[in-house]
Amino acid sequence: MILSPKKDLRKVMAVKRKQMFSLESEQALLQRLIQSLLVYDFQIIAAVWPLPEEIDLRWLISQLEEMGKIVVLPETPKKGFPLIFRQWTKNSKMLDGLYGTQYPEGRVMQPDVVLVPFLAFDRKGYRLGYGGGYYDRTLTQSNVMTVGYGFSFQEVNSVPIDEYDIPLSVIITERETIQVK
Ligand SMILES: Nc1nc2c(c(=O)[nH]1)N(C=O)[C@@H](CNc1ccc(C(=O)N[C@@H](CCC(=O)O)C(=O)O)cc1)CN2
Ligand SMILES: Nc1ncnc2c1ncn2[C@@H]1O[C@H](COP(=O)(O)OP(=O)(O)OP(=O)(O)O)[C@@H](O)[C@H]1O
Repeated sequence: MILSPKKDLRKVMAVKRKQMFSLESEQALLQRLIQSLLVYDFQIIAAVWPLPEEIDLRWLISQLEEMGKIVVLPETPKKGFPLIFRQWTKNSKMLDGLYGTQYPEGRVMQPDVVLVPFLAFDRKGYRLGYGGGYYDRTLTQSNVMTVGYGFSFQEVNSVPIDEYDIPLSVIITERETIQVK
């Protein structure tokens, strides 16, 4: 039975991520990510605290903070509202949010760049998330640069899209940096 193109692909890609996840690729990806972020010289960087089975950015988050960057992480509001980015420091208390997410107790800030997780991506810069619409709703509010990050095996020919989907600026995998625009 066909649920919907996005829901079907979500299921397939969640299984694929579980099967193909590798710590070596994760480490390679984190290295590429941190290098790119430092080259561009962003000051306020939005990352994410991992959910189970996701790429774990916590090493990168600590590194960036130690280097003097401001790291912010999303608080997930009720469906229909944009993400709220709050500053994280190594002493931050993490609070439980919706859908198993965690967010720091810090002050609210607007990032210069947003690291965006996905289940799948394509070369036009489109991504498939968990279906909350949170990133699209958040990113329509500003023209902030977006860096999608994930494994090369998460690439698909064409992500099913709707009119509200916003392409990422750049996608970084463990193998390459794809400049979308
Ligand atoms: N680590 C992390 N944090 C993140 C995201 C993310 O992808 N990863 N998000 C990225 O946007 C936002 C949270 N997005 C979410 C959106 C929907 C569901 C959700 O509806 N989960 C349901 C059903 C999933 C489904 O539709 O199949 C569930 O867990 O049962 C969870 C998180 C913000 N924080
Ligand atoms: N800019 C927007 N304004 C209003 N509703 C939106 C907007 N963007 C997305 N939505 C709504 O959010 C819902 C989920 O969108 P979609 O399936 O594309 O989520 P996603 O990008 O996979 O999730 P996420 O960004 O949370 O990882 C849709 O029902 C859609 O109507």
